Parts: sequence; structure tokens; C-alpha cells
Amino acid sequence: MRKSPVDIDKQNAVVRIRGLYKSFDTLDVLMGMDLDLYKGENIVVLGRSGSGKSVLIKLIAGLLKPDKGTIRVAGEEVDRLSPKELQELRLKIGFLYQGSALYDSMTVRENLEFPLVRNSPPLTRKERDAAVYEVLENVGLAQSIDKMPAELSGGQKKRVGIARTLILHPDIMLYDEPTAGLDPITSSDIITLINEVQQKYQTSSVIITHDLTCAKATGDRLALITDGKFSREGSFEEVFRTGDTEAKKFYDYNFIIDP
Ligand SMILES: Nc1ncnc2c1ncn2[C@@H]1O[C@H](COP(=O)(O)OP(=O)(O)OP(=O)(O)O)[C@@H](O)[C@H]1O
Repeated sequence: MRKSPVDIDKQNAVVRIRGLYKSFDTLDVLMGMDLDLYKGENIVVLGRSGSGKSVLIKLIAGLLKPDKGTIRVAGEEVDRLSPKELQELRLKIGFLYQGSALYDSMTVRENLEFPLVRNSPPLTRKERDAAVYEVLENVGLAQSIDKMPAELSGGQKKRVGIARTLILHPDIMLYDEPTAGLDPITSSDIITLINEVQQKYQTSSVIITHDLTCAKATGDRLALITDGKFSREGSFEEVFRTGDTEAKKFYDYNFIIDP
């Protein structure tokens, strides 16, 4: 479990999902899923490849439409919003994509300015610089402001990707495999950063990962998808210290270290 104590407000679900179904043609992916993400909470979603983890967070962000069920985010029913309302809601959601999704032809500074210019009221050059420096400082990369993405390591790209979501001060963070492809030491730095982000920006997060070290260190609660639903849910110990065979398969293929 995370080492730094945080307040989780169990009276306040920032994401509430009920009876969620999603299929693609004949492929049933989510089949009656329920989930509450509470304010201040980090929930880790685990599941085998193809179990629907990315589909779930795309549904939360309104990037996909559910076939059935409700998804409320920050009190709004995502599926019922107009395109303009959805765009406004998305500003409250930071989405860290698997590949960090930086624009290769722009510097780090330009990548960070991009969401600001598009989505916030007009800022002066000085205000924009201050916002960019602040987030880069918070992810430990102020010295890389004028670099191109190609000059950054995988871990640094993830940091810039996180900074780019933070620049709009989201309430909810969605992380899609934040430590995938990183060496253990860089992974450990990203894990620390995820927890720092939660503390500094008071975010609530859904973290998808196959990395149980990351799950253990970042998750206040873990939820395991099996057959389109959450089959197990609870603390790391509750999910894994049981005889459940699906959970055991996961555990047995991971080497756990405390970062
Ligand atoms: N837009 C789409 N059109 C058709 N099928 C899709 C689409 N998006 C996802 N799928 C399918 O839905 C299933 C779940 O995909 P998803 O990306 O959510 O898996 P995942 O659990 O995140 O897997 P991984 O751990 O490998 O990233 C997969 O079989 C995938 O091929």
C-alpha cells in the first residue's frame, strides 16, 4: 500500500459506474461492470491482456460510448453530454496514454503549451511560461524544456506526458500502463511521481497496470477484471492473499519489490 497517508472521501464518488456493457461486434468486453472511484483515491485496475482495461478508461473519458449502463464523472452522466459539455468535462480528466502521445515535431515547452493555448482563457507569455515551468518542476524535468521528444528517454517522455495533463489541473487522472517498457529504477521514479501528483494536485486516479510493484505502491484499492466484470476488489493483500486462482495467476508471474 502507499506509504503517504491521504484522505479518501468515501461520501464523494468522482466516478460512478453502474451496469456497464461494451461490445465490439461479437466481442463482449465489459459485461455489467460497477465501479466507484472516490475523491482522493488511487484505484488500480488489473486484468489479462484484452480484458477491457483500456476500454474502461476510454469510456470514462467519453472517448467510447457504452452499449448499456451509466458512467457518472464529476456528477455528469458522460453519455448524455453534448459535444461541448463533454469537451468541458474532459478538461477535468488527465489521460496518460501508453505511448505518452507527445507531438514529435514540437519541443517539450510547445507540447506543454498546446493544451493551455487550446483550452484555457488567453494567457500572457509570462503566465504561460510560469505554468509550463511549474509543471515541469513538479515532474522534475525543468532542464529539458527546450528538448525535442526524440532526445528524451522513455521515463522522461512519461514525465512530460504527465506534465502535459497536469497543466490543466485535472481532478481525475487516468494512467494507461504508466510503467510499461521502463526499467525497474525508472519505473520506481514514475511510481513515486504518481503518488506525488496525487498529493500535490489532489487528484483521484484510475491506474491500469500489469506491474504489481506499481499496483502495490500506488493503489489504495485494486480491482481485477475477469470476464468483463470486477471479480476481486480490495487492498493489495485482500486481492492477492487469497486462494482465488485468477488472482494467484497474476501474483505468481510478478516479482514484487517495494519501491
Ligand atoms: N475500437 C475498438 N474496436 C474493436 N475492438 C476493440 C476496440 N477497442 C478495443 N477493442 C477490443 O476490446 C478488447 C479489450 O481491449 P483493451 O484495449 O481494453 O484491452 P486491455 O485489457 O487494455 O489489454 P492490454 O493489457 O493488452 O492493453 C480487445 O480484444 C480489443 O481488441
